[in-house]
Amino acid sequence: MENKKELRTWLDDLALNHPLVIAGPCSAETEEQVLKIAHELKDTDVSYFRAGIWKPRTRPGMFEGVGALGLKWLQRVKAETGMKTATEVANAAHVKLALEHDVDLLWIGARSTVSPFIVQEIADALEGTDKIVLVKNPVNPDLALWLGAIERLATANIKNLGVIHRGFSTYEKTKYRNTPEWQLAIELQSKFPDLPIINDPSHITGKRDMIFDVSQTALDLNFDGLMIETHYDPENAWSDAAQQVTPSTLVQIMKDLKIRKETDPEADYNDALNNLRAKIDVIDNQIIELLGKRMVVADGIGTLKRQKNVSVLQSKRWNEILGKMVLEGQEHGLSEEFILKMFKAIHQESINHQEKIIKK
Ligand SMILES: O=C(O)C(=O)C[C@]1(C(=O)O)C=C[C@@H](O)C=C1
Repeated sequence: MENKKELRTWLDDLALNHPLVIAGPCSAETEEQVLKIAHELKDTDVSYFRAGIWKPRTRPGMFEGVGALGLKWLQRVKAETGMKTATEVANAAHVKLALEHDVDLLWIGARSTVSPFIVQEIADALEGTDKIVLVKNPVNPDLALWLGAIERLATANIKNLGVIHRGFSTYEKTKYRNTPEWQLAIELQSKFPDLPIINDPSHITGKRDMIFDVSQTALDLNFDGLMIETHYDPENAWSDAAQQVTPSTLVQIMKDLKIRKETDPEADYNDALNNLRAKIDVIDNQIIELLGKRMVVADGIGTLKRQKNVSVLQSKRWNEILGKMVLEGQEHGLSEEFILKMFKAIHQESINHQEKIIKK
């Protein structure tokens, strides 16, 4: 698949003067709950009312959604509020029911995107639809799998496509429910700059008090919209209670978010920017030059080790370097996370260099 301007048509046609907002409860619980939330969201920035009808749960025995019954409630939402509707589909039967009930936007969840079989089944069931279809990132940070799902849908002649960035599962506990790995979303945007990309801060954070911050980062990174789980009584929601916000909090979040433009035509701004970018170019070249020099030294160590038959990996020395560099980094305003990532990459490159020499 190639990037093309037309990928944005469905979004441009909405002619919004703010980011696209998809909001509503994690799960449709009762007809009253769905309609109460929908009416509270009616005159806000929300264009699409979302509600989970079928809920993929990690463990059995949890609330798994009300099923097809909830689709009737979504129809009432559309009739009574004028908002369009959105839900997750995870198989061909869901697609059939969602289309029969005229759901306007369907998304494929992270646990489905990981399975090309499921994605293909959904693509076949949706073939030729003019509904909007969004693909959440797979639970594992695999850009090819994410794009592969989009390609399957495009091949099934589905034109109104987009992606939802909901973060990635990790073994280690972090402050996020699903770590954002912004780099992946940035890479996706550089490959497909016209493919609409929506951020899902609810699933990234898992906590309502972090939603604003992640939403702002997303807008700073040119995301086109936000999907935010919203419930009038979040604490008592039947699923994902910790990450839902009330409709009034959502309105406040949208008010407080700063919307950035892609660029500014003013000459002074562009002169100053170009000046600073020239400095960055010089420094980037210096970094590469220094890294090259470091690898020449590593090659020397490799030759020495080869002569004495000593192993490449020297964990004690390596841990000393890491510890020192984290401290050094702090003094220069560099985060521990960045220093560890960068030096681990440098270490690996040094090992690769030495491996080439020692294996000769
Ligand atoms: O000090 C060494 O023995 C090296 O090989 C250098 C180096 C490094 O690049 O800093 C590389 C591999 C070792 O695990 C430790 C450190």
